[in-house]
Amino acid sequence: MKLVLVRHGQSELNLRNVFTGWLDPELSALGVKEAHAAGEALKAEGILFDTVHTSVLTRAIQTTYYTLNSLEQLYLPVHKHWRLNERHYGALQGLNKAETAAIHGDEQVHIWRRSYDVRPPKATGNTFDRRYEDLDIDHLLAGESLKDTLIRTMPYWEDHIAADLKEGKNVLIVAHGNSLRSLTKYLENISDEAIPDLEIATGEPIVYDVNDHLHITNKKILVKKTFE
Ligand SMILES: O=C(O)[C@@H](CO)OP(=O)(O)O
Repeated sequence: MKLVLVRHGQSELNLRNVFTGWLDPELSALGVKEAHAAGEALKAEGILFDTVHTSVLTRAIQTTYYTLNSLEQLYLPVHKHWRLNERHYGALQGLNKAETAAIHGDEQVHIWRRSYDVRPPKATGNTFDRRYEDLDIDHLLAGESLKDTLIRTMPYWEDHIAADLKEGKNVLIVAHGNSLRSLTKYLENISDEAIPDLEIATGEPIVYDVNDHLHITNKKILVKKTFE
């Protein structure tokens, strides 16, 4: 089976270098191009998907449909779930990354962005909407480490994505930098020490071949062309 991970195209907040997390920007003009290009690259690979999973955030949903459009598989079922959302960035959400580094230092910002189990500072105020009304908001307001993100992503992996693969389906997942870093940590058995070095580019499909035991037998990154 094929398992493909795509990080959404550049968002308006990526463009402005802002901590995003569960904030809900749209794709930038470049992000739209990246999403279409991801679909074209997957089409060139000749992959026929059976099902698609994405988050409930606009940038991932827009990427899903632009990618499927260029892939000419817009007819596929698309399943959306908050468990595939970006890592919740707590009080950092909405802050500019460079300005935050100027205040707290590059090292602290790197720890917040890339460490495995350090949480961002706790957010105050409730910015959640009806998408999240069944969730434990107090927990989420604290903000998530990558480890927290992995823990909340895993039930969706087990119940839906792994279940699809076990049925022999080819699966496309369109999600976010850190929700995909957490999933990749699990899939590739990356250590806590090595995970800070893993970066996932926007709009660049990662194509895995997966066997019946759900072990990865091959990995190929469809390197994106430059638009700017
Ligand atoms: O802002 C965010 O939510 C993420 C992804 O864009 O950023 P970072 O690379 O800092 O984890």
